[in-house]
Amino acid sequence: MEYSQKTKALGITLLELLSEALGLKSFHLKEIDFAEDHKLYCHYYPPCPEPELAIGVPKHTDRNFITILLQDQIGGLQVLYENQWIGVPPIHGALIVFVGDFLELATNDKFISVPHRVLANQQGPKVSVTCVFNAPSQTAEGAPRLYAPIKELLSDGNPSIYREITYEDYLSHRLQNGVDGNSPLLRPGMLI
Ligand SMILES: O=C(O)CCC(=O)C(=O)O
Ligand SMILES: [Fe+2]
Repeated sequence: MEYSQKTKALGITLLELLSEALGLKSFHLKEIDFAEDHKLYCHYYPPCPEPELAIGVPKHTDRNFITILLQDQIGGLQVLYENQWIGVPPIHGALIVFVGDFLELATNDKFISVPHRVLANQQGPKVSVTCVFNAPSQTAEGAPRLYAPIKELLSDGNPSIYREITYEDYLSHRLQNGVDGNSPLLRPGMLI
Protein backbone atom coordinates (compact mmCIF):
# COMPACT_ATOMS: atom_id res chain seq x y z
CA MET A 1 0.00 0.00 0.00
CA GLU A 2 2.74 2.42 0.99
CA TYR A 3 4.81 1.37 -2.06
CA SER A 4 1.78 1.99 -4.28
CA GLN A 5 1.30 5.51 -2.89
CA LYS A 6 5.02 6.32 -3.18
CA THR A 7 5.24 5.09 -6.79
CA LYS A 8 2.12 7.05 -7.68
CA ALA A 9 3.74 10.20 -6.26
CA LEU A 10 6.95 9.39 -8.17
CA GLY A 11 4.96 8.83 -11.37
CA ILE A 12 3.32 12.25 -11.00
CA THR A 13 6.73 13.87 -10.47
CA LEU A 14 8.00 12.09 -13.59
CA LEU A 15 4.98 13.32 -15.58
CA GLU A 16 5.76 16.87 -14.44
CA LEU A 17 9.42 16.54 -15.47
CA LEU A 18 8.48 14.95 -18.81
CA SER A 19 5.99 17.80 -19.45
CA GLU A 20 8.73 20.36 -18.81
CA ALA A 21 11.15 18.42 -21.03
CA LEU A 22 8.57 18.73 -23.81
CA GLY A 23 8.40 22.49 -23.28
CA LEU A 24 4.89 22.24 -21.77
CA LYS A 25 3.56 23.49 -18.43
CA SER A 26 4.54 21.01 -15.70
CA PHE A 27 0.93 19.92 -15.04
CA HIS A 28 0.13 19.27 -18.72
CA LEU A 29 0.48 15.46 -18.88
CA LYS A 30 -1.11 15.03 -15.47
CA GLU A 31 -4.06 17.24 -16.42
CA ILE A 32 -4.88 15.13 -19.45
CA ASP A 33 -5.53 12.25 -17.05
CA PHE A 34 -2.17 10.53 -17.39
CA ALA A 35 -2.07 9.83 -13.65
CA GLU A 36 -5.70 8.76 -13.31
CA ASP A 37 -5.52 4.97 -13.65
CA HIS A 38 -2.59 3.73 -11.56
CA LYS A 39 -2.10 0.00 -10.81
CA LEU A 40 0.53 -2.25 -9.25
CA TYR A 41 1.38 -5.73 -10.60
CA CYS A 42 3.67 -8.36 -9.07
CA HIS A 43 5.43 -10.87 -11.35
CA TYR A 44 6.73 -14.22 -10.14
CA TYR A 45 9.18 -16.15 -12.37
CA PRO A 46 9.92 -19.68 -11.10
CA PRO A 47 13.44 -21.04 -11.73
CA CYS A 48 13.63 -22.60 -15.20
CA PRO A 49 15.71 -25.79 -15.74
CA GLU A 50 16.19 -25.09 -19.49
CA PRO A 51 16.11 -21.29 -19.93
CA GLU A 52 17.28 -21.49 -23.56
CA LEU A 53 13.99 -23.23 -24.42
CA ALA A 54 11.72 -20.76 -22.59
CA ILE A 55 11.05 -17.03 -22.14
CA GLY A 56 9.98 -15.14 -19.01
CA VAL A 57 8.01 -12.36 -20.78
CA PRO A 58 8.14 -12.21 -24.61
CA LYS A 59 9.08 -9.07 -26.54
CA HIS A 60 6.47 -6.32 -26.13
CA THR A 61 5.95 -2.59 -25.65
CA ASP A 62 3.89 -1.38 -22.69
CA ARG A 63 0.23 -0.53 -23.39
CA ASN A 64 0.14 2.51 -21.10
CA PHE A 65 1.67 5.95 -20.48
CA ILE A 66 4.54 4.94 -18.19
CA THR A 67 5.73 1.91 -16.21
CA ILE A 68 7.91 2.11 -13.10
CA LEU A 69 9.64 -1.25 -12.59
CA LEU A 70 11.38 -2.64 -9.52
CA GLN A 71 13.44 -5.76 -10.29
CA ASP A 72 15.30 -8.07 -7.90
CA GLN A 73 18.96 -9.18 -8.14
CA ILE A 74 18.34 -12.13 -10.56
CA GLY A 75 18.28 -10.11 -13.80
CA GLY A 76 17.05 -11.18 -17.23
CA LEU A 77 15.39 -7.93 -18.39
CA GLN A 78 16.52 -6.83 -21.86
CA VAL A 79 15.66 -3.82 -24.05
CA LEU A 80 15.84 -3.75 -27.84
CA TYR A 81 18.28 -1.02 -28.88
CA GLU A 82 19.43 -0.66 -32.51
CA ASN A 83 18.22 -4.20 -33.26
CA GLN A 84 20.22 -5.74 -30.42
CA TRP A 85 18.97 -7.09 -27.10
CA ILE A 86 20.77 -5.23 -24.31
CA GLY A 87 20.65 -6.53 -20.71
CA VAL A 88 19.46 -4.16 -17.96
CA PRO A 89 21.61 -5.24 -15.01
CA PRO A 90 19.86 -5.11 -11.64
CA ILE A 91 21.09 -2.28 -9.41
CA HIS A 92 20.01 -2.47 -5.79
CA GLY A 93 17.49 0.28 -5.01
CA ALA A 94 17.18 1.41 -8.64
CA LEU A 95 13.88 1.73 -10.50
CA ILE A 96 13.47 1.40 -14.27
CA VAL A 97 11.04 3.65 -16.12
CA PHE A 98 9.53 2.63 -19.46
CA VAL A 99 7.75 5.02 -21.80
CA GLY A 100 4.55 3.26 -22.91
CA ASP A 101 2.83 3.34 -26.32
CA PHE A 102 0.34 6.06 -25.27
CA LEU A 103 3.12 8.46 -24.24
CA GLU A 104 4.84 7.79 -27.57
CA LEU A 105 1.57 8.59 -29.35
CA ALA A 106 0.86 11.68 -27.22
CA THR A 107 4.34 13.07 -27.85
CA ASN A 108 4.24 12.32 -31.60
CA ASP A 109 7.34 10.10 -31.21
CA LYS A 110 9.35 12.57 -29.12
CA PHE A 111 9.50 9.85 -26.45
CA ILE A 112 9.75 6.29 -27.75
CA SER A 113 8.20 3.17 -26.27
CA VAL A 114 11.07 0.64 -26.28
CA PRO A 115 10.43 -3.09 -26.89
CA HIS A 116 11.64 -5.21 -23.99
CA ARG A 117 11.49 -8.82 -22.76
CA VAL A 118 12.46 -10.93 -19.75
CA LEU A 119 14.64 -14.03 -20.20
CA ALA A 120 13.98 -17.22 -18.25
CA ASN A 121 16.62 -18.03 -15.65
CA GLN A 122 17.97 -21.13 -13.91
CA GLN A 123 18.27 -19.13 -10.72
CA GLY A 124 15.25 -18.00 -8.86
CA PRO A 125 12.49 -17.56 -8.19
CA LYS A 126 12.69 -14.02 -9.55
CA VAL A 127 10.14 -11.40 -8.61
CA SER A 128 9.43 -7.94 -9.97
CA VAL A 129 6.87 -5.22 -9.28
CA THR A 130 5.51 -2.89 -11.93
CA CYS A 131 3.59 0.29 -11.28
CA VAL A 132 1.69 1.32 -14.40
CA PHE A 133 -0.14 4.47 -15.42
CA ASN A 134 -2.80 3.20 -17.82
CA ALA A 135 -4.67 4.94 -20.61
CA PRO A 136 -8.39 4.86 -19.63
CA SER A 137 -10.65 3.53 -22.38
CA GLN A 138 -13.55 5.84 -21.43
CA THR A 139 -14.09 9.43 -20.37
CA ALA A 140 -15.69 10.21 -16.99
CA GLU A 141 -19.02 10.45 -18.90
CA GLY A 142 -18.60 6.91 -20.28
CA ALA A 143 -17.81 7.92 -23.89
CA PRO A 144 -14.85 6.31 -25.71
CA ARG A 145 -11.71 8.30 -24.83
CA LEU A 146 -9.78 9.60 -27.85
CA TYR A 147 -5.98 9.68 -27.99
CA ALA A 148 -3.89 11.82 -30.34
CA PRO A 149 -0.60 13.73 -30.26
CA ILE A 150 -0.67 16.78 -27.97
CA LYS A 151 -1.64 19.81 -30.11
CA GLU A 152 0.92 22.11 -28.48
CA LEU A 153 3.70 19.81 -29.72
CA LEU A 154 2.59 19.94 -33.35
CA SER A 155 3.61 22.49 -35.98
CA ASP A 156 4.01 22.70 -39.76
CA GLY A 157 7.48 21.23 -39.33
CA ASN A 158 6.23 18.55 -36.93
CA PRO A 159 2.81 17.42 -38.17
CA SER A 160 0.91 14.66 -36.40
CA ILE A 161 2.06 11.21 -37.49
CA TYR A 162 -0.78 9.41 -35.70
CA ARG A 163 -4.52 9.26 -36.24
CA GLU A 164 -6.88 9.99 -33.38
CA ILE A 165 -7.65 6.58 -31.88
CA THR A 166 -9.60 5.00 -29.04
CA TYR A 167 -8.12 2.48 -26.63
CA GLU A 168 -10.19 -0.20 -28.41
CA ASP A 169 -8.61 0.71 -31.78
CA TYR A 170 -5.21 0.38 -30.17
CA LEU A 171 -6.03 -3.01 -28.63
CA SER A 172 -7.38 -4.43 -31.87
CA HIS A 173 -4.17 -3.42 -33.68
CA ARG A 174 -2.17 -4.92 -30.85
CA LEU A 175 -4.02 -8.22 -31.19
CA GLN A 176 -3.53 -8.21 -34.98
CA ASN A 177 0.23 -8.08 -34.36
CA GLY A 178 0.02 -11.61 -32.98
CA VAL A 179 3.16 -12.60 -31.13
CA ASP A 180 5.73 -10.44 -32.96
CA GLY A 181 5.86 -8.03 -30.00
CA ASN A 182 6.24 -4.91 -32.16
CA SER A 183 4.47 -1.73 -31.11
CA PRO A 184 0.94 -1.48 -32.59
CA LEU A 185 1.83 2.17 -33.31
CA LEU A 186 3.91 0.93 -36.26
CA ARG A 187 0.82 -0.47 -37.99
CA PRO A 188 -0.63 1.45 -40.99
CA GLY A 189 -4.04 1.91 -39.30
CA MET A 190 -2.41 4.02 -36.58
CA LEU A 191 -0.31 6.24 -38.81
CA ILE A 192 -1.64 9.13 -40.87
O1 LIG B 1 9.18 -8.28 -14.81
C1 LIG B 1 9.84 -7.50 -15.51
O2 LIG B 1 11.05 -7.29 -15.32
C2 LIG B 1 9.21 -6.75 -16.64
C3 LIG B 1 7.73 -6.96 -16.77
C4 LIG B 1 7.16 -6.18 -17.93
O3 LIG B 1 7.81 -5.88 -18.90
C5 LIG B 1 5.76 -5.71 -17.87
O4 LIG B 1 5.05 -6.01 -16.91
O5 LIG B 1 5.33 -5.01 -18.81
FE1 LIG C 1 6.75 -4.39 -20.11
